[in-house]
Amino acid sequence: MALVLSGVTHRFKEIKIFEKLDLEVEEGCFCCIVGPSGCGKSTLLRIISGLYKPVEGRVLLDKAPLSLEKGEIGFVFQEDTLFPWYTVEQNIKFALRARNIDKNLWDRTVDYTLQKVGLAEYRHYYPKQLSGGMKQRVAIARVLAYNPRLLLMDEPFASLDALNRNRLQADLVDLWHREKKTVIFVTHNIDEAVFLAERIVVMGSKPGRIKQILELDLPRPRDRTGAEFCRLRRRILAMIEGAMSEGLSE
Ligand SMILES: Nc1ncnc2c1ncn2[C@@H]1O[C@H](COP(=O)(O)OP(=O)(O)OP(=O)(O)O)[C@@H](O)[C@H]1O
Repeated sequence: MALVLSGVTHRFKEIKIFEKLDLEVEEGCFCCIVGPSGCGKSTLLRIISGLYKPVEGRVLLDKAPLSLEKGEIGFVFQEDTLFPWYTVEQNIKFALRARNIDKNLWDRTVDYTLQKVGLAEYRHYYPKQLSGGMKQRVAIARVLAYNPRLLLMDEPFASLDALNRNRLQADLVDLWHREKKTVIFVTHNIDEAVFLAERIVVMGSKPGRIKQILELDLPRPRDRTGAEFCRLRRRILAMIEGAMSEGLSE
């Protein structure tokens, strides 16, 4: 078992977000988290990453506490987090320096990771010279550069147009197949979750409740127009709508 959350309770002041939440994700799993707005998806990622410390409970990776500093976790956010005054290469090297990676490996690592995300020719570009999709590719390259075991992604493609988003989703699946990393991916987009995930965690509208966990057995590459794909999408949508109306009636 790669990632284990046990009995996680979290509050913002007096507002309880999670109460004794348990979740287990196996090594190498692509796990998407979906649910109504405000149910706690981003908070959950921040707890896993260690950015938020839960009031109670534990987050363990292979039975040991997780560490941001050790470079075990790569976090890709929705918004552009590249330093605008650095080139693509310098952005990646900044991350390598922050994690104390041997300087002799930097150039090779930049080459290798930019190739992985299809941006080898853009090494000396500044973020303002790149499209939104390219910037998110650099953000992914930047975390892959230090080889984290766990990749946390908080709606990384939400601001992209549909075509770009679909392309990045397909590329991310290829990358995940090659890299065999554990991925926890938060999204509002059910189509995206069904396209990407091996497992989908559907959260309820009352913060902190897992409504259902679905294991997906769809062949890849996934056909968004296929009957099983559409059935799953409808099923998850119905669950989230149900969770929202439960939330309204509480
Ligand atoms: N720093 C904070 N301080 C106080 N309350 C917060 C903070 N961050 C989040 N919350 C509250 O915690 C709850 C969960 O927020 P969170 O952002 O995790 O939800 P989400 O499911 O990711 O939402 P969305 O899908 O809209 O992005 C919300 O009620 C939110 O108002």
